[in-house]
Amino acid sequence: MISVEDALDHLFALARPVATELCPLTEAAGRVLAAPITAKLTQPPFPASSMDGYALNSVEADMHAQFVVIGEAAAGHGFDGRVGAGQAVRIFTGAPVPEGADCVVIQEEVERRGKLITLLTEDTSKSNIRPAGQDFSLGDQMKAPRVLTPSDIALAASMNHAELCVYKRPVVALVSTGDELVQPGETPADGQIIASNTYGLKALLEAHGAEARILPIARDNRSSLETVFSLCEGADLIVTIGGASVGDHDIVADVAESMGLDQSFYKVAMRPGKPLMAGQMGASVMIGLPGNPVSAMVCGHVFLLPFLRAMTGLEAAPAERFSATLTEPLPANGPREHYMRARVTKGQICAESRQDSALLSVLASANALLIRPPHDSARALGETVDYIRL
Ligand SMILES: Nc1nc2c(c(=O)[nH]1)N[C@H]1C(S)=C(S)[C@@H](COP(=O)(O)OP(=O)(O)OC[C@H]3O[C@@H](n4cnc5c(N)ncnc54)[C@H](O)[C@@H]3O)O[C@H]1N2
Ligand code: MOO
Repeated sequence: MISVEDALDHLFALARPVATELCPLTEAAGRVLAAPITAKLTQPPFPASSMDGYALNSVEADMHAQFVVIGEAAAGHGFDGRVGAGQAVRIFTGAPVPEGADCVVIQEEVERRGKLITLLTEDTSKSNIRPAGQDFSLGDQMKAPRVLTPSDIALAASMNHAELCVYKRPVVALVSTGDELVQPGETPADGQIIASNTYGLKALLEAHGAEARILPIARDNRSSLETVFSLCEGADLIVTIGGASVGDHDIVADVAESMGLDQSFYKVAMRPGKPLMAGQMGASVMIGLPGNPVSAMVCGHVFLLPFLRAMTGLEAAPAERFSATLTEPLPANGPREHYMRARVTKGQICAESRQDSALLSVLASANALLIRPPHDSARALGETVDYIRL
């Protein structure tokens, strides 16, 4: 058995970035930017007023000074002239500041009669002018790779890009294995249960940028599994679920190897998730998850999401860890790294009382996986522990 850290390193060694494609800005949120983008213009392109008011020269801005209004500058329609001594231009937010003016006095601090304004302030310490290039300049870059946030999309639009070069969504084939499984919505016969793992994993992977396909359930015999594996052709990642342990019907590793799997590891010192395996299988990477529903989902968070990130050029790093203080003591941990279903609220964390790896109801009520290192000693109330978010 290898450690979680070593297993992740093996996985990252298998990760090859997927191809890139051009994506319209309207579809790009959440995608991974593959190449830096360069501003095609300067923003703002001209000194612009940040307020509605009057543009004038600040050296003349004495209390009760008077100015003649000689024209108007609105957003999209500048004033075509120069502001001279004793003159002001009516100006609106976003408008180019005319030549000769170096401040905008807001209209609330001005009294206007016809073409004449009188200042009710002499404070021009705030110019109310946004200098050209205050936001960014022609040639400035947005770095890649990055997961494009709504703010990034707004910035890319402002830099005048209508489409962006992003990594393709990695295609993941999800294969349930087992004679006992039927799809949700079907009527299970005696001894059968519903295949839940593929659905939870599809939701998890697609929320993080993959395109996940649920394949037909492979039955516990070679030919069925071979058939379903052959349907995975073209996937960047094949994820099998179940049939990974030591029982007579756990044939996934055997069949995968006979179909070309070059196994890079099998069995990880973690709980749940021990019988995890992975390797290269033709042009795809294959990751075999344990069948217990919570084990499969925990492995999804601990291994599949970091692997997905690495496949889209992002940093090859474990799931982000946070820390919180215990509201209840914990017994000593055994030799496997334990990912305990837990609830965290306002920096305080409590492990669920039931930790069986078949309990999806417990997983669904948890919002964190509390991480116990191998052989961690007993922990008292108030001690700090690490967790990852669910
Ligand atoms: N003698 C030993 N027995 C077991 C060991 C061991 O070390 N020695 N390991 C245990 C551990 S830990 C795990 S985890 C499980 C994993 O076994 P498999 O990966 O072979 O999974 P299955 O036996 O196929 O299924 C386990 C369990 O999960 C249910 N299942 C399977 N697929 C799905 C699915 N898609 N959706 C919902 N539920 C699923 C299946 O019906 C079983 O109940 O092995 C232990 N045994
Ligand atoms: O390691 Mo298993 O995944 O405990 O249920």
